[in-house]
Amino acid sequence: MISVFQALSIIDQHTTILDSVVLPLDQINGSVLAEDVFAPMNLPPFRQSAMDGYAFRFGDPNELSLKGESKAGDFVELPIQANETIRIFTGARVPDQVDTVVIQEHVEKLEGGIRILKKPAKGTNVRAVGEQIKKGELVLKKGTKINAAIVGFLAGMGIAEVPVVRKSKVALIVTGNELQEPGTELKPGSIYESNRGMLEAALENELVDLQSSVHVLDNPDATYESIKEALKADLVLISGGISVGDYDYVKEALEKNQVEEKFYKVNQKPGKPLWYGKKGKTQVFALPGNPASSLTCFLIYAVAAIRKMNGTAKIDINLKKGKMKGTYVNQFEKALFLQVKEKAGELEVFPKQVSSMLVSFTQSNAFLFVPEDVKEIQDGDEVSFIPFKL
Ligand SMILES: Nc1nc2c(c(=O)[nH]1)N[C@H]1C(S)=C(S)[C@@H](COP(=O)(O)OP(=O)(O)OC[C@H]3O[C@@H](n4cnc5c(N)ncnc54)[C@H](O)[C@@H]3O)O[C@H]1N2
Ligand code: MOO
Repeated sequence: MISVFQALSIIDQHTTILDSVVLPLDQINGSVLAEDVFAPMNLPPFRQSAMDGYAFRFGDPNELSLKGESKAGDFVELPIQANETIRIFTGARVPDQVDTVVIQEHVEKLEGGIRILKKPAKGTNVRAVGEQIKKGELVLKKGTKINAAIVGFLAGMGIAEVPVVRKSKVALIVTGNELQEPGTELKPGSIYESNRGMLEAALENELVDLQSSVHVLDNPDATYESIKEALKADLVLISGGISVGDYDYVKEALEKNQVEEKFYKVNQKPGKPLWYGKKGKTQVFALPGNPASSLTCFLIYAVAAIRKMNGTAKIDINLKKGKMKGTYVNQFEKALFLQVKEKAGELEVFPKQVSSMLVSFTQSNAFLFVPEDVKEIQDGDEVSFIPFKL
């Protein structure tokens, strides 16, 4: 059986960044720029006043007569002469003949003019053309992850759309005869389906377009058909039916669909029967059906593949160092992903670390990663953890 690190390395080898698409600003947050961005204009595009006050020539005396005004949005061309000032407001164009703005708090109003009480240095409160960004300058590099500031910055340069790495298309399939939709009356022997809503919710935290989300019964033909349809996506997530039981049809349906197995089973708990394969450019993760196994494999492996495809992160287990609170014995000779609460680097392991249960997951914000060769962890030991956000 392969290790967690081997599994990640295989996924890495088979994952490439997606192609790009030009999208409007309201659809790019979180995506990665697919090309360098050069400023199409100077910012600011004209000399602007940074304050509400009076614009004047620095060399003039302190007593000035008022010529007119310039407010934001105006383009005034007043023939301002020596010893003249104009009323000006924040963001307004500063006419060419003047060079300095005194804030109104430092001025005494006179009949038809003003007296400057505290003269600022030459050029004060005048934003120069191109002071922020010069036209033609490289302002954002290819590969930059877009955030709210970048959206605002692009908008400020008049850019309405940019090429970004496209979101990954994901198809989700959950399998199982025993599964019933929440809200229906539970039949004897059935359980409520939890993985579909859970994985859909977890996918909302990623840059994906969920193409389809279906529940199929444990039936070879239905499983085959649903996978065939799902393979149109970049990434297929299947929950359940991947173990060795007589009614686990996922593996054979994947083979029949000519999805090439890259690995099956990882020496880990939870999530040992994780299956990973590829058909063309489409990746398939068959996640073990136990809810905690499904979610763990999704967070560790599928998210890594999605983020690499989207160009937002490299495939890396991202282990952080923390301090164990309490003790833990690893009786499995497997790598463990234990659901923990991480607070200021201290990790508390929840009880009920069972793959069929989600109760501890609901309170967790990290996995304590226990390597397969670590048998025991003592209180205060340095340990590795992987934070996650759900
Ligand atoms: N003989 C062996 N049996 C099992 C092995 C093994 O190595 N040898 N591995 C066990 C491990 S570990 C896991 S994990 C599970 C994985 O099984 P499957 O992926 O085939 O999943 P299912 O059998 O379909 O379901 C397992 C479990 O989870 C419940 N389940 C499934 N889907 C959902 C869902 N959408 N919502 C809620 N609960 C779900 C299902 O009812 C089962 O209880 O196999 C072990 N067996
Ligand atoms: O690996 Mo399974 O996910 O332990 O029950």
